Amino acid sequence: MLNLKIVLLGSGSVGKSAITIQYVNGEFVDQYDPTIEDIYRKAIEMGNDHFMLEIMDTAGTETFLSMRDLYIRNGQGFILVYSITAKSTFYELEAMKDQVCRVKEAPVSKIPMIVLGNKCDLEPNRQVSSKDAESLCKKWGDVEFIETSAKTKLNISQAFEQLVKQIRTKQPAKPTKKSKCQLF
Ligand SMILES: Nc1nc2c(ncn2[C@@H]2O[C@H](COP(=O)(O)OP(=O)(O)OP(=O)(O)O)[C@@H](O)[C@H]2O)c(=O)[nH]1
Repeated sequence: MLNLKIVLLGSGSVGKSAITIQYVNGEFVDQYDPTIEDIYRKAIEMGNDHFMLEIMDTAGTETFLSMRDLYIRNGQGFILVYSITAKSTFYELEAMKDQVCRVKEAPVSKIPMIVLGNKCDLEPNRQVSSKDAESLCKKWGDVEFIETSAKTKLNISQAFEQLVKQIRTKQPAKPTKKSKCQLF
């Protein structure tokens, strides 16, 4: 069984934990409890292949941002999350994408990555159109984009599966430098 390290990045409260918990445990967490860091594991089967996903749910809040380089260094695939109900979280994606490229020392085209527009069940509160997100992802270099809802489960497993496919097909993004602190 192959271990794959997946890192979720995104601003505070966009739903990184809710997405992960919905995927791993099949339940929606309603309350908001800011994450410091959490690792989840899920065994999956795709075709004839078996994978153990190690999913790092990172902190969106400023206090813990310095840890991000370390998570990125160890990660092989990246899920960048914003909330369709908060424009600022969409604008903050670019800096995260740049940070991943800087730490991985690779262009985005070589890095397994997917952008998720989460909370799409909250359509009346939408602040970011799918068109804007599609254009941004295209501009970055055809990064995959999908809208999700951790609440209704829409596209949650699809998002992880798409990323796993990318990790398998793209040049695997190996840990770049030896880090003293093996986080996951
Ligand atoms: N309606 C709706 N609410 C959501 C969805 N995803 C998350 N939430 C809610 O949004 C709040 C924040 O979700 P979290 O998963 O804790 O957000 P986070 O990105 O992990 O936040 P940090 O730990 O601060 O980085 C919680 O109250 C969730 O229940 C969704 O798809 N739809």
